[in-house]
Amino acid sequence: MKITKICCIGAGYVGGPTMAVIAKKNPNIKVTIVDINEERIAAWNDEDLSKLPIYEPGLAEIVAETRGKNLFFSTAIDETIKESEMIFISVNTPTKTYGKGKGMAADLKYVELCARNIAEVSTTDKIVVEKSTLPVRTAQAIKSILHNTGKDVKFEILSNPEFLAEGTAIQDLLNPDRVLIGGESGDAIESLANVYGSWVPQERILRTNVWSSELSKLTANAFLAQRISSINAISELCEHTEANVDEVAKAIGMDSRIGPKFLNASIGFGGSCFQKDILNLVYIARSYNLNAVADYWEQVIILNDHQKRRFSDNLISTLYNTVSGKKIAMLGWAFKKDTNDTRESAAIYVADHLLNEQANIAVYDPKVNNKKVQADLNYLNTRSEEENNDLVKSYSDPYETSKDAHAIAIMTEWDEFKTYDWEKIYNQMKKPAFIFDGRNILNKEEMTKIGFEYSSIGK
Ligand SMILES: NC(=O)C1=CN([C@@H]2O[C@H](COP(=O)(O)OP(=O)(O)OC[C@H]3O[C@@H](n4cnc5c(N)ncnc54)[C@H](O)[C@@H]3O)[C@@H](O)[C@H]2O)C=CC1
Ligand SMILES: O=C(O)[C@H]1O[C@H](OP(=O)(O)OP(=O)(O)OC[C@H]2O[C@@H](n3ccc(=O)[nH]c3=O)[C@H](O)[C@@H]2O)[C@H](O)[C@@H](O)[C@@H]1O
Repeated sequence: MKITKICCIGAGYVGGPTMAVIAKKNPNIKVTIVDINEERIAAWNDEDLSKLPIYEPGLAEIVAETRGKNLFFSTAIDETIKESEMIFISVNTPTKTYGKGKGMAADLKYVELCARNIAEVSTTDKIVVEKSTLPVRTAQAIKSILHNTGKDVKFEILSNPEFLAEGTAIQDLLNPDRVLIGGESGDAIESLANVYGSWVPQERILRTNVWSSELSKLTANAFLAQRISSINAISELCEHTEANVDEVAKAIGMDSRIGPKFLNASIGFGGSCFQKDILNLVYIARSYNLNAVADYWEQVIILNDHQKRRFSDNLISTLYNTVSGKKIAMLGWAFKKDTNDTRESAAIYVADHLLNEQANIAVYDPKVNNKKVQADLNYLNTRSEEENNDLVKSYSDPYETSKDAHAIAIMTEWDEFKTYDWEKIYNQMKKPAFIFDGRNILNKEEMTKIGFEYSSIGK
């Protein structure tokens, strides 16, 4: 099928950047991203590019280049589905918070709603592309909805999981390690391969069956998260043995079979997907009674929770076993640098632990505002909104944030943190002045020379 119009349902962290790049590289295809969230669509259409709902380096430039030419953001979902030959489903698939599989399985209600919407309004044949991360065999459910419309409309279903990482999304999309397309119909697969083929070399476009494609996405995230939990497990051992986790990571990473990437010990991984996708994998394995498999992957999450908890425990015990009434400055709230996304950020959980101990928290993040910080804490339902509001304050200046603080906790590896005048920060803190570097970004010798009591992960 020749593709002239693409519809993407879901204008989020994946839909937005992915479609912007598809539009840039395919000027002859009209790409429309639709969403039920009117506020989000309005932000995507804002004249002022700094108001785009997603911060991602390089994204605003591409939106500026394509928006209004062949890239459109709209709430007209039905009309856009109707006119398009290819429809991407890129809606959220969070962990279920109710019913069977609560806390483990992926909640597929948004995906199912999309499938029903497509089934209802389509009057011509469509290729439906699963872009959201979905449990293996979800395409079966989508197929069943789309193939039982009683209409004379043909639907082909493809799985095309996305591997971009936030903060580097545009680079990842422009130069992907691979594009994965799972499907049954050769024609449909080639239609999608052609869209990517305008910039991705053919040898990097991998064709598989639908089930391998769905499962590869969960597996890739599980392997990546497993590496972080593995190095974080070693970081704790380092702290007891005078080994240095950075040296260990370098030494093992030089083994070409292991490789150097994704071996940064940290406060624990965050983000909207690693935990959700592993829990989903564990749930699927258990549903097939594969308990050894499920236990194996579950340990990645258990270790990650342990890593976050031990960071806050260490901070509390170092501050003489109490943080009650003490100002703790948190630098960074996003789950990683170069994004405004805070979903599952380790900072939220560390703050929550410290608030249970009655700490006063001051937050500075270059891209996250107070409204978001409060919403993240309120979502946990640990204490009242008033208490969160009283105990947690956000600042727009790192020096204000750390003034009179007993300790600084570095939660996100923003580059700008390395460039601060740390002597100035030290001079205005309570003494002894502690730094807990949850990202290992500062230089221990320099910090100690200034006078800080500096501790990091795995050293
Ligand atoms: N965030 C990331 O870096 C990555 C996410 N993924 C996967 O991509 C999917 C989307 O993730 P994000 O973009 O982060 O989510 P998101 O939450 O940022 O965006 C999803 C959007 O879908 C919209 N939506 C939900 N139901 C809808 C419906 N019925 N009709 C129209 N719009 C609807 C929501 O309003 C929201 O704006 C998830 O399955 C996720 O696991 C995959 C790779 C990377
Ligand atoms: O499915 C998804 O959502 C995406 O999940 C991750 O991407 P993302 O979560 O955006 O960012 P990562 O760079 O993977 O970082 C995840 C978390 O791990 C942490 N991390 C990462 C690397 C590392 O060495 N150490 C470490 O603690 C980061 O700080 C962050 O909190 C994957 O890297 C993407 O390939 C995938 O598409």
